Amino acid sequence: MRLIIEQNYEQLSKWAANYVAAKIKQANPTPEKPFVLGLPTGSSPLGMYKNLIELNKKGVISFQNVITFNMDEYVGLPKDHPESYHSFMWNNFFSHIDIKPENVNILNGNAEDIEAECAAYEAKMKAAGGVDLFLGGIGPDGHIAFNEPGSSLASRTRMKTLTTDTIIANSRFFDNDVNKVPKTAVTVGVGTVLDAKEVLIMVNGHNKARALQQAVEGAVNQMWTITALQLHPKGIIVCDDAACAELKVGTYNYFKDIEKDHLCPDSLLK
Ligand SMILES: N[C@@H]1[C@@H](O)[C@H](O)[C@@H](COP(=O)(O)O)O[C@@H]1O
Repeated sequence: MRLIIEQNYEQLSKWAANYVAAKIKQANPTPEKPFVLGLPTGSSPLGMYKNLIELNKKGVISFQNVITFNMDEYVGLPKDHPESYHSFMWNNFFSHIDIKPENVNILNGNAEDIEAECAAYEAKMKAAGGVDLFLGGIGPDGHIAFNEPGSSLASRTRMKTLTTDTIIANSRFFDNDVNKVPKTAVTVGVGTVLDAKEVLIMVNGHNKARALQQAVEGAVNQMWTITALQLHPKGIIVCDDAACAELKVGTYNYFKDIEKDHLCPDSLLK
């Protein structure tokens, strides 16, 4: 696994956006062979989305031949609720880029048959040729998408009950009222994410330091679902200095050292 340590959130966001843009450019996607991108919500990817919008506006990259699959969605929240992940994605990203609306895929948390919705989502990903690059963030407890502690590391898209920790963390988007936060969500599984050809996870801030420590130095286990990234041949974490507070000095120095000669992804964009 690669661990890219950037000084701050701004630089982390730039690195991630440039990496995504470089990958799309390299793939040179066409309508017959589109690039398939897995996408997260949350505050972690916001800076990256802003940078990608800028790159799109400048004409550096296009999303015309990009198909997206979002990681998760609340169950029972109306699609047009300001805190639904549908709203989040359109407000913060899709409305500002040249993506075709028919190429956007987000789980329907209001489907009558949730099980069928999840199975169809997995089938659609497969039919699209699989996900080329899955992007993600993590919760302070190390969850990826909504794969809460204890989720099977082989899990597929399904409904999950949120933990009290996640409900409290996400209540900041619901007037700080835990009662307004949906208790369940539909989410891709850990296995679904691991099936992607590449996975890139963004981790910033001191409150993610324990989760990052587990992800990098901990053993693979179902209580910190991000640790499953260790099983992926092409897993990358890009983090900021604040998130490294719990890493051993030796681990920090090692990754700093081995990454210093790597090409920055922005050089691939020129
Ligand atoms: N389902 C989402 C995750 O995909 C996200 O990674 C996490 C962290 O969010 P933030 O980036 O706001 O810290 O929040 C939610 O639980």
